[in-house]
Amino acid sequence: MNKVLIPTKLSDVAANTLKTAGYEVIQDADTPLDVQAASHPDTVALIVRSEKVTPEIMDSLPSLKLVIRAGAGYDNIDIVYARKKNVDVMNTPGANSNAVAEEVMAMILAYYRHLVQADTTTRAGLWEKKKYMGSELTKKTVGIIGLGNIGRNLVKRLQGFEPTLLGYDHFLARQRALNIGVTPTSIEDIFSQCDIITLHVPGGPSTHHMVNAELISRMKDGAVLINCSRYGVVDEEALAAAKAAGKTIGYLTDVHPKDAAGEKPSAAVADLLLPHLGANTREANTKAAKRAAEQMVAYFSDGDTSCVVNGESPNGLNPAHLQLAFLLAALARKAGGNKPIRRVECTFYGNLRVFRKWFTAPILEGLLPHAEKGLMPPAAEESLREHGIVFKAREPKDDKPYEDSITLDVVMEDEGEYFNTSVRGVVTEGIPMVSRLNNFNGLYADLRGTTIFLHYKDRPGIIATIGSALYSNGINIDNIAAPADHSTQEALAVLKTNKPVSDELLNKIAGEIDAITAFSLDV
Ligand SMILES: NC(=O)c1ccc[n+]([C@@H]2O[C@H](COP(=O)([O-])OP(=O)(O)OC[C@H]3O[C@@H](n4cnc5c(N)ncnc54)[C@H](O)[C@@H]3O)[C@@H](O)[C@H]2O)c1
Ligand SMILES: O=C(O)CC[C@@H](O)C(=O)O
Repeated sequence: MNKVLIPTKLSDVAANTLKTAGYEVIQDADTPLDVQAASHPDTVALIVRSEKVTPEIMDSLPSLKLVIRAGAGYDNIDIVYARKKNVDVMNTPGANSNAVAEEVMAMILAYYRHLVQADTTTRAGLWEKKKYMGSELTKKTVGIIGLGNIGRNLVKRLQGFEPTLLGYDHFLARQRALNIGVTPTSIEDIFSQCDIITLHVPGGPSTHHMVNAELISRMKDGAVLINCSRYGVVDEEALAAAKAAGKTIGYLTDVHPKDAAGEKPSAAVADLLLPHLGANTREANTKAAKRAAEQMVAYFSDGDTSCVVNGESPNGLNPAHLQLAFLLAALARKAGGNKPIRRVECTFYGNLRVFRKWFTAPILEGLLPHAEKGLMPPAAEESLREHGIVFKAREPKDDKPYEDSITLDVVMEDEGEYFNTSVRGVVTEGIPMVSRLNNFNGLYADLRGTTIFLHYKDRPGIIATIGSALYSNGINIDNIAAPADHSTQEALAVLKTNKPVSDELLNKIAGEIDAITAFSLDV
């Protein structure tokens, strides 16, 4: 029987789920992990929160196969050493993102309205109404650094306050940020322009002192910096120096070098100091516990490695195929005019068939840019269902001699009528390529970046007209394909450009060539 240690305060839904699935579970939040490890050397898996999983802990557990961080950040686990020991490490992406987003809202409002101090002084019998003149969050400019699960959730929570939202995330495509209502902006401009700047990047060497003296010097007087990410992301000495030199900026923080009682290094510089409360809601704790247990069962029973953070990708699955699924879904959505999606049917050919459930999340993200990202397959399916979309993975037909490739059929609704958009793609030389859009075959287009699509009645001279319109607007064509469908005498021009094409220019070109449809894809 697989033995699992849960050396942390975590909803008992994790232990109960695992016990029902036949695991032996030891849950003890009071005994240090090294002591528990020494008592249970036959442990095969751990579920932790902020407890440190060091090389020594892993060495003391020779049967250890899996460590799950019930939460987002896994900088408390030595993932490089874990890989060397062939131990997989997972987190539970998105499980606590709403809790942190709500915490940020609470921190901003508490700080702007002096709630903590006002409560203390009013209880003490004082009446300091004049002193506690506040500020309003409404219509402020907010900069979000890190637009992952928390950053994107925060965007939704802030929206009612009519903000100007600026964002910086080195992995998020420009168009995807725009789609969620955030203007992609350099980190320098965010620090110069924002009233509120909030950090949602992981901790660790790549973000250590990301907020340095130079960025702090750019902050406007009266601006607020919020750190609910990790201690170390902000150079607090530089911040203290700037404040001492007379800069009036607020600093609200939830994070510390160690989660424990005792003196806090940020106490002098912080205007609001919390004991790592971000994920500390019943809802988030239960969700993270449930996810951790489900992920563990799926790992040991089905070999599901989709949430592993210290491996390359699910064993045997080329990440370019996941990107292909995302691109095909995004293309189908745009080709169908962003109409409400009612049904998606997919076929995964060749070796992709065994990985089919892993494509649900990228398909969800391509179809619905606002959906939560990085979901586990069952959660991604549930999300599609919640959005009213029927999702079906078809068995590939043996008579179709396709190699590893994906077909998506997306049914959308337009004024009570249903229509289908069908797309197909393959990975060639490591690059995801769309090979077919509806009845236009032989595209083999690399859609990463900006691509425009113009569907028209086939006749000579059209490509020249499109090329010359782009040229006169300073836009270069990086690649082009223009397959014709002789049965309908229609053609589809697919042009990859070196920069985005404005709607205005695209509509102008569409008018000039009398296009049947025209759209651009920016991913
Ligand atoms: N205070 C708390 O209780 C609490 C709770 C949950 C998470 N966190 C912290 O918040 C972090 C973010 O959580 P999440 O769930 O949003 O994670 P996530 O992985 O969904 O998002 C992180 C985002 O940061 C971006 N990013 C990474 N490095 C970057 C860099 N150098 N520059 C710009 N962008 C960068 C990534 O592209 C990603 O989009 C966690 O890693 C954790 O450290 C804190
Ligand atoms: O478990 C917690 O309470 C904190 C979790 C949080 O920092 C995370 O990274 O998920």
